[in-house]
Formats: sequence, structure tokens, C-alpha cells
Amino acid sequence: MSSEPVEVSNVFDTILILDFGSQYSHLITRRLRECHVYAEMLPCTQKISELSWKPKGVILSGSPYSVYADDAPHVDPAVFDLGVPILGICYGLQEIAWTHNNRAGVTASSEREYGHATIHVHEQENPLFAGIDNFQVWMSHGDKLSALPNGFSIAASTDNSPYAAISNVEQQIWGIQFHPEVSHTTKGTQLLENFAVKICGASTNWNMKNFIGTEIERIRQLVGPHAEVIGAVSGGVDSTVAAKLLNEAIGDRFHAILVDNGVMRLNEVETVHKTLTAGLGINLTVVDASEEFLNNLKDVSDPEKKRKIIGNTFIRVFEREAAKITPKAGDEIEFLLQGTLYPDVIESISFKGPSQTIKTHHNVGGLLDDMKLKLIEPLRELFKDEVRELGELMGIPHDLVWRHPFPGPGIAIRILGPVSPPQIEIARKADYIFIEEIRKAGLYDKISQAFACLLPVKSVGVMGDQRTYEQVIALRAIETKDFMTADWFEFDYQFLKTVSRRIVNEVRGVARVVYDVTSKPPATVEWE
Ligand SMILES: Nc1ncnc2c1ncn2[C@@H]1O[C@H](COP(=O)(O)OP(=O)(O)OP(=O)(O)O)[C@@H](O)[C@H]1O
Ligand SMILES: O=c1[nH]c(=O)c2[nH+]cn([C@@H]3O[C@H](COP(=O)(O)O)[C@@H](O)[C@H]3O)c2[nH]1
Ligand SMILES: NC(=O)CC[C@H](N)C(=O)O
Ligand SMILES: [Mg+2]
Repeated sequence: MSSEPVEVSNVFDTILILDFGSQYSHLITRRLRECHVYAEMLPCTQKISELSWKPKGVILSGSPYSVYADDAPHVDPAVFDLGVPILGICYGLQEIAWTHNNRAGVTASSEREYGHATIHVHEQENPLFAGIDNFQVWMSHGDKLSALPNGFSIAASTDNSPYAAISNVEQQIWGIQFHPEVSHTTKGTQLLENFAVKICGASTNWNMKNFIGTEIERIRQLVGPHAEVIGAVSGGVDSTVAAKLLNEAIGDRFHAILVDNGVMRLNEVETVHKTLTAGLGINLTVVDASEEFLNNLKDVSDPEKKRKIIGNTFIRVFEREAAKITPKAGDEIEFLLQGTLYPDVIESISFKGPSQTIKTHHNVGGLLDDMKLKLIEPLRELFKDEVRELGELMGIPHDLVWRHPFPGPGIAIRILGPVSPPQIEIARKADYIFIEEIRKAGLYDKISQAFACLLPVKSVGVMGDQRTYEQVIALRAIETKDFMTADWFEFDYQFLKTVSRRIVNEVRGVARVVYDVTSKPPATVEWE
């Protein structure tokens, strides 16, 4: 057995996607994985000689740049010597033309093309178009090829783009001007599958069942026979699935820690504790740090300050708990488990430069520098829906797998203004009723995330002939695929009536209930 941990790309045939910064790059990865082909995205600056695995094929993504601009990113020329098929999408096509045409043959077009177009396939026998006839594609470009590079032929065109698809079958290079990864391109997924499977010969064995076995083996190799691992576990799906993998791999050499930060939902700590220990056999310690969190949060209203305080307090509590554990071999814990998902990785490797900080997500990863712990991130290659599938396969209860995400700072960022025990009680009760009614109505799995928010304004009401002057609860329920954009959920009025009546009647301190009808953007999911 080698001492180097095996990478996922060494185990599964992998299509390498080189990202030039298009807003759709990650969708290429998604589509291929939907076809059960493993795909990984790396920045376009990746040096091929520094890859520790050999891809079965390479896809060059789109980009906001123009290939002829001075500051345009260019692919490592070694890509063309790999001896594997290459597909360029939009900018990727232009990059192929540019590099195969002595840095010429791409110009700004007088007619920019955004939106739908109909493709006419000229080369029916071209394997990229196997089983695909004329179809609708989605275009988004301002540059165009002005000449066909040597050795290439035109495989398809649109009325506007004579070079909508070009190929050099001998050199195994394809380029397309449209975007197959977006859903508006009707046969896009089929085209990507043709490339990966028919042209590159990648096997279609990427599924969570195969992943479990290789991942557990990978963790065992990484940790070795004696070292012990610590991990923060919230009861959310990511950390639970990660913990379950560790538990399967190394049993009770994995120490899970659940921190009660005083701003969890009603009954949450007890429920999570029961599910993880009795239900899943995870070695879990619950640390009640609620007083410490609430003391630190006292009189703080600013959302960013709340997030920082909670993040820092998590770290302190976690460090303290880690120090209490004495491993059976060696004198300290060597590894830290993190539930990092692929979207987090994509965000950090994407070729876009730093994006503006909208809000600071609390981050347990801040522990690293101080603790000198080595990281274990078993979900680093997975999208959320893959994590959920994995969870189901590993026997994690359906309700936990499909739980709405719950932010680490908890209801502290759902109480606008200072966080105090009476305010927590109001927010908790209202949230509980809202979620209970959503479940009763059979809507829980249709909604991506729902919660109640306590607003720091008072309004006048009348109850039992008495004047009331109490706070407002705002309900939020959204539908989204990736939490980057979201729409508010369309409840029927009767449902809203029921929830509103119950909250005002059952929760002391609330005089009014409103429903948030703002999408993201311009709003965010959480109110703080
Ligand atoms: N109360 C908590 N105790 C211990 N760790 C926590 C707690 N809350 C959050 N964490 C840590 O912060 C990480 C990030 O939280 P996040 O909410 O993104 O993931 P999750 O809770 O595992 O899943 P989900 O996104 O479904 O809620 C968790 O994976 C966990 O490691
Ligand atoms: O673990 C977390 N720590 C945080 O600090 C945090 N802030 C927001 N969220 C969750 O992220 C998703 C997008 O939320 P926003 O639109 O409010 O940024 C939604 O699912 C939010 O609940 C967090 N999760
Ligand atoms: N979507 C793209 O890749 C666009 C490529 C290039 N920026 C153009 O406008 O043509
Ligand atoms: Mg969570």
C-alpha cells in the first residue's frame, strides 16, 4: 500500500475542466457528473506537469475575457501534448482557434450574440453530435472566429455563427461557440456525454455507492492505524455525512463535538444528540457553551459583529475540547475533519479574482493555523445533492438527510437587534410552529429552506379587547438549487393564515406576522 493518499481522480476516470472564469463553468462539472462521469474543475492557470493524475479528456470553459486582449488568460500549451481529446466551449473554442492559428483568427464581432439560436449539424457522423440532430443552443459571445484553423472542419453552424462547431478529428480537438452546460441548450448534456464517453472513453462509474468504498479506504490511508481525528458536528447534513464516513473508517478514533451555542432551534441539541449517537453510532460529545456564547453576544446588534463573535467563540470552545482528548497513541489529536463541499472549493479556485464579501460565514476552519491540525475533507469533491445521496446510502435517516440547511450562527442572525434569552425564546417558538405547519402541509421537501425571523420593531394590535404592543415575526421560505440565487416560496393564503394565527395566539410577544416576498438577489436568504 502506498503512503500517499489516493486522489479521487486517480480512482475514477476524470474529465478535467479548465476554468477561464465563465459564470457557467461549474455547470460543466455538474452535467458530466449527472452522466456518472467524474469531472473536476481547476483554474486555467493549472500547469499540466503539476497534475498528479492524467485526465481522460480536457474541456476549456468560457470566459469574460477576449483571447486577443493583452491580459487574457491562456492555457498551458502542454494540454495539447497530453494525447487526450479536448473540447473548447465559447472562449475555449476561441482559445483553440487562437493557438492553432498563430495567435490570429479571432476578432470582435459586429453582431454580438446572446440567447437562443438553432444549430444546423453538417457532420452527422461527427461523434460529438452522435444521436443529436438540429437543436436549440444558447449563445453568449461578442467575439467570433474569422477563419478556420488549419486541419479543422466545420461540424455545425447557426445563421449568425458559421463556426458554431469545429473539429479536428485526427488531433482529437473539438470547439463549440455555444454553451452545452446551460439548460437552454436542449441537447447540451447529451453532447457533453458524447464527448466524455464516446470520444474520451471515460467510464460511467461515478456514483455514490462506488465513492463510499474508495473514500473510506482513502481516509484510512490518510489517518494511518493509530492517529485520532476531531470534528465539529452540527446535526446538519454535511457534517453528519462526513462524521459517518469517519466513523466507518476509523470507529471511535473519531471524536465528534456538538457545541450548544444557545442559539440552536427548539429541542435541536437533544434531537441531534440522540440521532447521532443512538441512531448512527457516532462517538459524540455535546458541549454546553450557551452561556459563553450569550455573554459574548450581549448587547451586540451589528450582523457582522455577531457572526465574528460566534465564529471566534466556536474556535475557543473547540480548542478547549480538543485539548481534553488524550489519544490512545501519541500525545495529541493529529487531524481535523471539515465538511467542506465542492462549491466552497470552486469558489476559492475559480479564475475570477476575489469577489466582494457580502457576509462572513462563520468558519470553523479558522482553527487551522493555531492548532496545526491536518485537514480531512471527505466531501471536498461533492455537490450538496451528491452528499444527500451519499447520506441516504449510508443509512442516515431521511429527515436528517433532507433537513433544510441551518447556519452555524443559528437564530442569532434571525433575531435582528441584540440577542437575549427572551428574544431567543420568541424566535424559537415562532420558528417551531412555522416548520411544524410546513411539515403538516407536506411542503417541507418542496422548500429549500424556511425559518422565522424576529424583527426589532413593535406594532400595535388588539387581542381579547386589550391593546397589545408587541414585536413582528417575518416568515421566510425559499426555493433554490444552489443558494446563490433563490425565489420565495408561493404558499397558498390558507396556509399563511393558519401559521399567522398560531404564532400570534401561541407565542407571547408577537403581535403581527409578515411574509417575506423578496428573492435573492437583491435580498439574501438570511436577514443578517
Ligand atoms: N453547533 C455546532 N456545533 C459544532 N459544529 C458546528 C455547529 N454549527 C456548525 N458547526 C460546524 O460548522 C460547519 C458549517 O456549518 P454548515 O451549516 O455550513 O454545515 P452543516 O451544518 O454540516 O450542514 P447544513 O449546511 O445542512 O446545515 C459544520 O459542518 C460544522 O462542522
Ligand atoms: O453555516 C453557515 N454559516 C453562516 O455563517 C451562514 N450564513 C448564511 N448561511 C446559509 O447560507 C445560505 C445562503 O445564505 P445567505 O443568502 O444569507 O448568504 C443559507 O442556507 C444560509 O442559511 C450560513 N451557513
Ligand atoms: N461566453 C464566453 O466564453 C465569451 C467569450 C468571449 N468573451 C466572447 O465574448 O466571445
Ligand atoms: Mg448547519
